Amino acid sequence: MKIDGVPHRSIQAEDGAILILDQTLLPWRVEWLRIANAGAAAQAIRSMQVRGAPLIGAVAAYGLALALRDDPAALEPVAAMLGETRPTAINLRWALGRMLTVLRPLPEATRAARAWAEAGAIAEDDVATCRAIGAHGLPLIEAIAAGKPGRPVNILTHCNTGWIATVDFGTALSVVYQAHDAGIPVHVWVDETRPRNQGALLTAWELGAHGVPHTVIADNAGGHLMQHGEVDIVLVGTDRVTRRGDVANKIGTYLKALAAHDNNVPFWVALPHSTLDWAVADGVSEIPIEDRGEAEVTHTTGLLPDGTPGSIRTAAPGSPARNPGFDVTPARLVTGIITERGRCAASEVGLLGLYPERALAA
Ligand SMILES: CSC[C@@H](O)[C@@H](O)C(=O)COP(=O)(O)O
Repeated sequence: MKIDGVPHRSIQAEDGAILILDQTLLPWRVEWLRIANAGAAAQAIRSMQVRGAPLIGAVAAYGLALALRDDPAALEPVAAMLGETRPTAINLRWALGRMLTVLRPLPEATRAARAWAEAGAIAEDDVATCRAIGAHGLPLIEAIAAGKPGRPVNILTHCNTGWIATVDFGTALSVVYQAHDAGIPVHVWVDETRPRNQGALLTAWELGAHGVPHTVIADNAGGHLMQHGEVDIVLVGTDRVTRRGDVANKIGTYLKALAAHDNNVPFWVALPHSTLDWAVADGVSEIPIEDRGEAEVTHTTGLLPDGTPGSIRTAAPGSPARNPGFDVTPARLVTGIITERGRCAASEVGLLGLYPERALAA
């Protein structure tokens, strides 16, 4: 996607390093950060300089490749270290698992070059996958648009599922971009997505840069808008989907699904194959939920009155806070799932219909 008209991907591979867009500085500053070793990759993931389930998988893969250049024997410990940086997004473990499967059988002397190539393949896979997700979601938007000629399709989204959360294009926002680029009038309600405000900061920046009409709303506004017929569809991404179709995503997604269910608003989830966790059935009891600590709740970041980015405390002094980073929306509240292979019901039967090789593997 483009920044100021110039095409970019969210990871750029150079000789001996990668460049990542530092998301903790957006939308105030566009800065590329050079990552030259596994420790820096891990820190970028932990600090959320890179974030979004598919992107952290790709960065972890490159981090492992960088480590093997320094020490080809470091495969297992570095993979374990990178795998512990964030707990909920399965894409991280998927990418590292794919790297380990390829690299373990190889002689140490050949691992670094192969690892770099495999990390590149993971990144390319993500680009093609996200483009296909957009194409498979597009008919949903076309169908809604056909029912309200001349009026925009109102899409509500949560967190950031755009090109900066993936290597390119995004997941749920890939659908939005393809609809917009196809000339369908769309308007996006952007949940601010407290506590880190990925919606207000990142999604709004992305949509604005692409010229997609949007409005930032407080997280609590969605239910009201749905009651008044102002939301045609909810489109979100996810960090892990169980084989039964339960969906882990940014905290607050579950409440949007409940409101959508109560108001007969379709609630669709867009994801790449790397977000499917076939080993897990029940999302609520089995998916680990990241706890990011109190500071993100007690404080808010933004532009200070002097125009510099900064953080202010917004909670009463001394009050404790709790900060679960994700929640799980049960499959029964999900209208359907969009992947690079098509659309399906949020169920084991639906998912196996798109990925029949998983049934054979089981
Ligand atoms: C692009 S996939 C969507 C998810 O990764 C996204 O919705 C999300 O919850 C990201 O959370 P984050 O904590 O910002 O990494």
